[in-house]
Amino acid sequence: MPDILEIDSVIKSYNGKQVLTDIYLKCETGNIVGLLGRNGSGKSTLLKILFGTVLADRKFIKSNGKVYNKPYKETGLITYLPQDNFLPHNLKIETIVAAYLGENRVVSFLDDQLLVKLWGQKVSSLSGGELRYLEIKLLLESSSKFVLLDEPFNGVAPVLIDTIKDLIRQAALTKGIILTDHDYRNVLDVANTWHIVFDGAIKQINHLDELYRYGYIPDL
Ligand SMILES: Nc1ncnc2c1ncn2[C@@H]1O[C@H](COP(=O)(O)OP(=O)(O)OP(=O)(O)O)[C@@H](O)[C@H]1O
Repeated sequence: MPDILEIDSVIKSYNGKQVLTDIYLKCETGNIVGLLGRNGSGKSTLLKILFGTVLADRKFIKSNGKVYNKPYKETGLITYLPQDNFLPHNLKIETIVAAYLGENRVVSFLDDQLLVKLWGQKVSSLSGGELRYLEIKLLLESSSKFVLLDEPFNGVAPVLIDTIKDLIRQAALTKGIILTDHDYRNVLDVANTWHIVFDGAIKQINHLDELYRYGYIPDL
């Protein structure tokens, strides 16, 4: 039986202006849910509400039928990659891997061709793409059942995007993943279901031309 994460009846306003008006989104372990939408449509806000670090005017977050007000406080339930980098800059990669995943997982990171070259360096010396890769790998290897990824492909070279997509697919064998990124072709490629945030609501996307009709991509 898959584990289920659901967010329902979300209303969110900033300074009296409603950004999200009617949201329902479901993710099961084994699924990769792709979330698209124009700049400012509310994708990051939705992920932060789902993680529990941004308050909504109204929301219901449930996992396997149980309601959670602050999902991030529940060990092993959910983790979140924010748009901005989140790792402490003054620590070495080895220290960070041990802190996030435990000492016994450090060895498994030494199989990683990219990270093994950078081992021993501090986070501050990594390039933007290398740092993004490390962050994504840490979250996907965590024990959380659900992983939210906000712009995982931003600033990452195409060859590394392919590696990240493989990591996401591998993680989705046991986890549920929700990701958003403006690199929509890679989102469409890696996700099993596609959605767009439009006018404060979520619409399922079945065909590429719907992205044009919702004004997300220019004419094909
Ligand atoms: N802390 C805040 N205070 C006030 N308004 C905010 C705040 N955070 C977001 N907003 C507004 O809410 C709307 C949705 O923002 P959000 O960052 O969720 O959009 P997004 O779809 O992730 O955009 P992008 O694709 O550009 O990252 C925007 O109009 C934004 O200006």
